[in-house]
Amino acid sequence: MTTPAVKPRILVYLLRRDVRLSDNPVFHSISLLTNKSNSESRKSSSAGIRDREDSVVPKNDTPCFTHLLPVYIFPAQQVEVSGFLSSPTEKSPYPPARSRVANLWRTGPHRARFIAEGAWDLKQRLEGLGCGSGLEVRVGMVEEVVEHILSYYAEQKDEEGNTKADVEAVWITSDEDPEAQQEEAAVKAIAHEKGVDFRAWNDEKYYVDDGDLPFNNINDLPNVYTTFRKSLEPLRKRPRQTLPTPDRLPPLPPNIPPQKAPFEIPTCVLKLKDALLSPLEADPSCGLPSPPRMPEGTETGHPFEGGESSALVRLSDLITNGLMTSYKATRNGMLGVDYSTKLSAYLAQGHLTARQIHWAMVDFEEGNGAGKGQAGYGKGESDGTAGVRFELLWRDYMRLCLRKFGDRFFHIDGIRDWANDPINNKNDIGNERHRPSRKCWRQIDKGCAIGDPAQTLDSFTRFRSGRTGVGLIDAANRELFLTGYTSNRARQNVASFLSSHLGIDWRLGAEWYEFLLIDYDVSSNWGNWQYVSGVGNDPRQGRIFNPVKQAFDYDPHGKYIKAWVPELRGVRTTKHNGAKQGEMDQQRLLGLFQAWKLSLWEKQALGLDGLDWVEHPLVQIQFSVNRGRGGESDGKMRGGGGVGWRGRGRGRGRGRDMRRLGNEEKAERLQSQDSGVNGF
Ligand SMILES: Cc1cc2nc3c(=O)[nH]c(=O)nc-3n(C[C@H](O)[C@H](O)[C@H](O)COP(=O)(O)OP(=O)(O)OC[C@H]3O[C@@H](n4cnc5c(N)ncnc54)[C@H](O)[C@@H]3O)c2cc1C
Repeated sequence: MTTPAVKPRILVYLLRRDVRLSDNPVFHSISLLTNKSNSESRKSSSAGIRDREDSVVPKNDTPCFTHLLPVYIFPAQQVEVSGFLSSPTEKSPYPPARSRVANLWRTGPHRARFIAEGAWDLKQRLEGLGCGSGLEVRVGMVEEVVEHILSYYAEQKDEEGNTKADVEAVWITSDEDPEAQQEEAAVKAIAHEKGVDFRAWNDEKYYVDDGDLPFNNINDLPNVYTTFRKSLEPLRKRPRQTLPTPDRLPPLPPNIPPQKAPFEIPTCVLKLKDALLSPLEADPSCGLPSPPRMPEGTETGHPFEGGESSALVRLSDLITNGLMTSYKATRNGMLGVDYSTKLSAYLAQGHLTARQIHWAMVDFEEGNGAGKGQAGYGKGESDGTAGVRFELLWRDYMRLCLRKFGDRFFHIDGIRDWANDPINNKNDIGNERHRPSRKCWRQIDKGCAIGDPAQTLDSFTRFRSGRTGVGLIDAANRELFLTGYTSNRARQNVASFLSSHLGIDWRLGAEWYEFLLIDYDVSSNWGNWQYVSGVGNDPRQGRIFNPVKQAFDYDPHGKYIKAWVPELRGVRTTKHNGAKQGEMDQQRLLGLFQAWKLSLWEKQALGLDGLDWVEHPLVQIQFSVNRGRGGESDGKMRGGGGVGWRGRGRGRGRGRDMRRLGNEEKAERLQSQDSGVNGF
């Protein structure tokens, strides 16, 4: 048999964090090329009013491929792939996908499930185009998978010794993550070695496209977010248009290389999830002697499935129900589904883009389309929509910081240049008077500088189990463990608690989050951990969140803590006699926020006496609430942080002299004055 007259010419597109059909520069360009070959300059019929008209493909570019092979790879160093082994007797050639410092799984069950759903959704969307398109799922090291694909096609020959199909090019979307960049370099080298064209596309996942920044050199990125933001205001004017969603793509090649042994790829999404989850389920406690259990009656705040289809539904629900308008007022919530957008996981996996969110909000603000009748509809930018844009720019900023600082994002000393920064960047970080001293951390490995590693491991284990004895921290860590999500407010408190109160190496916390978060994003996670732990680019270093005061401010009825720490549900928090019967009793709340404060009688009545985390909390935070005529009582916070604290119960003490405020409160006050929306 000879090679057919038209030999397949294949384009391999490796999807990573761009797992969507809409607003995807690569799919868009491929569809333009395909359509050009069929009818000159035919526009995508699904182009929306907001879609950009320009092609990202040069005009003289002619289609040089007949088939498209989109491939999603679960990378073996990040995702445990032993569940894909074709038989129980096979062994994975890869080491377990565990983290460097804490030896935790790098991708836990919540995100693994979400990613699988996302890949499957894209597969179905591509198949749904009805033009023979689809998606192949693979596991392994990305460069090995690519090598296998290219070799397969090079080795498939007809009787005359000609290849049956040629791979013309390998395309990928570039990423800021150093690990992803290494992957990209390795794939490029293999492609070149095999004589195949390689192209890394620009990442168009930013809110403000990185081609539109007011500087060319990444070293000119300001070290302070506010400076960066101001250079881009008004933020509403900045994003580029979205790209049309293709309605036609080249078909899959007639022959597709199988998954390389010893693995095999499941044929349905349920089995795909099984393969990802089975190695993790073999270790359900994740090294915790008593892992948290789902409390009865409590529901996840993140009930969403992964994938572009679900992302678009969530975005549409947010718009239709007017939730973007109320965002600023609700974003510091901790309980429920709708206090914040819950779009982070979709953004992290590239199931949705920041500019899709922006343009959906613009339509709402201009009174076009969905959301009619909701507050803010047709009334221009509101505090809420501005607040969402502000946060989306934080995400851009964290990514750009990763580009600027590279591997220092993962270094124990962080991105601060401890010796020189305050002097070199006088305007940004501070001045010589504030030259910081390098932080020392408790660690879990032998030979660490301070503390007993065994004791540190014990504290870290209790922290992860939600048994520190500090209600807000325990609720947040249990929620994270059980659902893969916890609010921004909770994350700040947790990160501050681990790094400042416990003085534990912040990277352990970042890896814990990497393992569990559904929305894990390398730049947002490591950048925020650094920021809160005092080794990042927080201009007001030394801020420490007091989790008792934060509970008074953000969980004033104790509902969040009771939802996730069911042992404390019986703690009475209201006054039970007198004229104010039924009102919240702040003294009682103190016992909910730190159970060691409960009376012996109450502990016994609730079965809490003798519990280690109740009797021996990792930290005792002295915090007094206002009694009687509004007098203040001083308190001291003991434990890792060791800063003086002047607590006054609820509220932010408006009108008080700044000199009398605690560190954290000053920082919060300054931040909210500075930023309009309290990003931190
Ligand atoms: C210690 C710590 C770790 C974090 N790890 C991650 C992470 O791995 N992935 C992640 O996406 N976010 C992370 N964040 C930021 C933030 O907590 C989440 O983005 C947010 O809680 C997600 O919920 P949402 O989508 O409802 O956010 P919303 O409040 O609705 O915000 C809208 C979007 O803005 C972006 N955003 C909001 N706050 C931040 C921020 N502080 N930094 C960067 N982007 C932000 C997110 O993309 C978010 O989806 C972390 C924060 C802290 C303090």
